[in-house]
Amino acid sequence: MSDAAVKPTPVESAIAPEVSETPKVPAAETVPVVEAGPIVAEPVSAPIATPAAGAEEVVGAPGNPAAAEEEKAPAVPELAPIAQLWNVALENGHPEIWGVTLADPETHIPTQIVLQKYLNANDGDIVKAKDQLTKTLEWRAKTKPLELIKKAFAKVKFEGLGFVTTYAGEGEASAEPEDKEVFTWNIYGGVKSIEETFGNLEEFIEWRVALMELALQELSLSTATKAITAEYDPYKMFQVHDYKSISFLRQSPAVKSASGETIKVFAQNYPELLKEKFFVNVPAIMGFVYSFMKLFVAAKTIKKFHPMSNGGNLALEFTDSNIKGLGERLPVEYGGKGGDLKALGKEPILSDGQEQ
Ligand code: HEM
Repeated sequence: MSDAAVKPTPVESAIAPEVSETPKVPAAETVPVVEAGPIVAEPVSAPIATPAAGAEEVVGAPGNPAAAEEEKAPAVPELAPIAQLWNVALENGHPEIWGVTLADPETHIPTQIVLQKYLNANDGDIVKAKDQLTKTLEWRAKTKPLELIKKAFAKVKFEGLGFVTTYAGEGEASAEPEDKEVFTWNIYGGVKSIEETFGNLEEFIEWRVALMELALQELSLSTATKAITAEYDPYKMFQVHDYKSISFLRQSPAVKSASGETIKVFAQNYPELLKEKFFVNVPAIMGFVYSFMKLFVAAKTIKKFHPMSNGGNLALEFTDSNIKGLGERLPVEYGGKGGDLKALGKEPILSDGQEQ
């Protein structure tokens, strides 16, 4: 964190994070390389078929052929966690997550990545991972996030509030995930009318989801080539919230419900996609908002948060990036020498009229 960072009061978390994380992985640090290859099933931990209660007394008992037979019956091996998650997806029937058309993770790396993220988000707890995956599949079937990328949102409500930028290593195109960084930018300081932007919660969430799906297109998990593990996952993005020019000191109910709902929807449906999150141009006087917001976010996600009072220091945060000169390539107002977000970034589709 830079010197200009606002020192917030630590607060215990209450609900799930927007994008939960793998606790053992220090984000944005060098991580060991895992070669792409077929997914190896975890060693069989326990057979599904366990002897019936009291079986011990009879198994192998002389003159009990049925018991002897039972003893010889091969145990049914428990499926590896990823295979179990794949079965959940098959049973559910919804065919895609984050632009990845799901296929057998044994041979399809993009699906392995998606499913492993659900496992990682739940610290390997397969029951919780299955539940979260099911809820995501149901949510995607209902919300159709890929359709939202094609939807036009009203300029007057959303123009200039959200961008996606991608930075790849210069020179030869590299397929290494470490040679690409994707940023989503939320310029909430640019909101002209709180009521216009946040007043219709469903519409705001749709726009926010469209922005996230644009970022996922840039991350391009569908063409990913490296399997991930609990410790290694380079397929994550940076997020920036810019609160420049915020002129309202109290959070309105519309902002509270929009941010609360976004945090909930994202925690459920976009796990393990956040590398680091920067809150820039946070006026010192707004430190209390940070403390308040953290009440809704899991402690392990808060570790990835960096509040900064001066947005111009953002570029300094990327000096050790794998991508040379990443900080310099950011827009000037964030301390770089690059063009502004309007020129370089992608926005959800906007239209002059009401949304269509
Ligand atoms: C009144 C102006 C503000 C607006 C309109 C606003 C808007 C939002 C929204 C819509 C979210 C949902 C998450 C997302 O979109 O990614 C959010 C989350 C958040 N905001 Fe703000 N916010 C405001 C002020 C602040 C300030 C001053 C801070 C202090 C740093 C802050 C800190 C946070 C935090 C910590 C989260 C949780 C982020 C997460 O879970 O990823 N907000 N805000």
